[in-house]
Amino acid sequence: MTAVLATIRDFEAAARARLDPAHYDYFAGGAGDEVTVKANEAAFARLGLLPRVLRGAGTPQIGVTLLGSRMAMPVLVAPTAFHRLADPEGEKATARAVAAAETIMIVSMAATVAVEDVAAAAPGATLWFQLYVQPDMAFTEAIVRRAEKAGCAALVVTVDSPARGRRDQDVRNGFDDLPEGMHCENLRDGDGDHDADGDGDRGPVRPIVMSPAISWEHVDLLRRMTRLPIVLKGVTHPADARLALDHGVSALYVSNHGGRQLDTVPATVDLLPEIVAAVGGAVPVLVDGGIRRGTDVVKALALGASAVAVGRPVIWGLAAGGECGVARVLEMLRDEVEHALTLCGLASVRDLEPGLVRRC
Ligand SMILES: Cc1cc2nc3c(=O)[nH]c(=O)nc-3n(C[C@H](O)[C@H](O)[C@H](O)COP(=O)(O)O)c2cc1C
Ligand SMILES: CCCCC(=O)C(=O)O
Repeated sequence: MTAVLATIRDFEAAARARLDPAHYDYFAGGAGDEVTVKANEAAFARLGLLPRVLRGAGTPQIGVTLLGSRMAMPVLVAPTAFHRLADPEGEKATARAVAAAETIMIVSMAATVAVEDVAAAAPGATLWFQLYVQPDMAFTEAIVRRAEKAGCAALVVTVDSPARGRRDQDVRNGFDDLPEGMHCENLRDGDGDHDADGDGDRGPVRPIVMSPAISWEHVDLLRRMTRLPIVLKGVTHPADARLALDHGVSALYVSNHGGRQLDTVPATVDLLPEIVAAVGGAVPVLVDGGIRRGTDVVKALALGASAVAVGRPVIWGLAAGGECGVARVLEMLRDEVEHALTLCGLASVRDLEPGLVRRC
């Protein structure tokens, strides 16, 4: 009898058994000694939840609206690259599961399916688009226009990558490129109206540039370039949170890139309260990194996040069971959030507050 996959950790084990070991290492791994990778999860374990009793709260409400996008639960799918390494349908499968879960998928700029094709595969899905600003601003603008045209409802600008993180396991495995026939489809030259003449030639793919020259000026340029709300992803310093507000961003996204960029950045849940204080309610604050359980979601929201995002759990779902696997992972998280809130004695995610969390 095949064992039932009951938790995200079960899905990780199932994914590991199915994936090429070098691809598993790419998905699971982090930068340097993986201090930050470990810290993200460990920090949640160090936080306790202190429930209230006898509140007669009933079944809790867990839906939220974020930048005009309604979600059935306060959990987004973080942008992650290369989904076709996990499943032949790649980002299309992920988007279909996201549509069924009524949440938001942040499509990576490094997706292996073009954003137009992801949108077409899952018409009901709410998509946001993740961007690494390319120094060639005309090319950056072409990508932004493609995301807008595909119907993406927000632009998530990743700012923790002035250089690519060094992942030792990828070096050992010699993993530095996608296999034959797989490409970053959002990096093709042109307007995304690829293969207009039907000859199968969709134009050259440019390499992703992670440039240390990107600055606040580029955020200003983007702000003028698009009417989409801009979410700044990868903010960890409270001073940068305040600067971001001066530059007109619509939301902040606290992230250390799942420990894949600068190693030894502290756990995101430990950084969250200071960022929330710096923002002072001006814009929503999102957070990701190490969220594996409904109780982790509840802790992050209690500490002031408007919603959280999950990266690797979605990859594990995809690798273990394609669209159904992602759907199951999202459903498990939804159930766990609802269950944790019920056990906390709360009627709604809106009732979460810092007094519920104790450092153990
Ligand atoms: C395999 C993988 C690929 C990723 N690719 C991207 C990406 O293309 N763009 C981006 O902004 N973040 C990327 N990230 C970071 C995630 O968006 C997110 O910050 C991180 O995975 C959260 O941590 P978690 O995996 O513990 O949930 C990637 C993460 C992983 C694990
Ligand atoms: C060039 C793609 C970058 C993907 C990424 O951000 C990651 O692997 O963490």
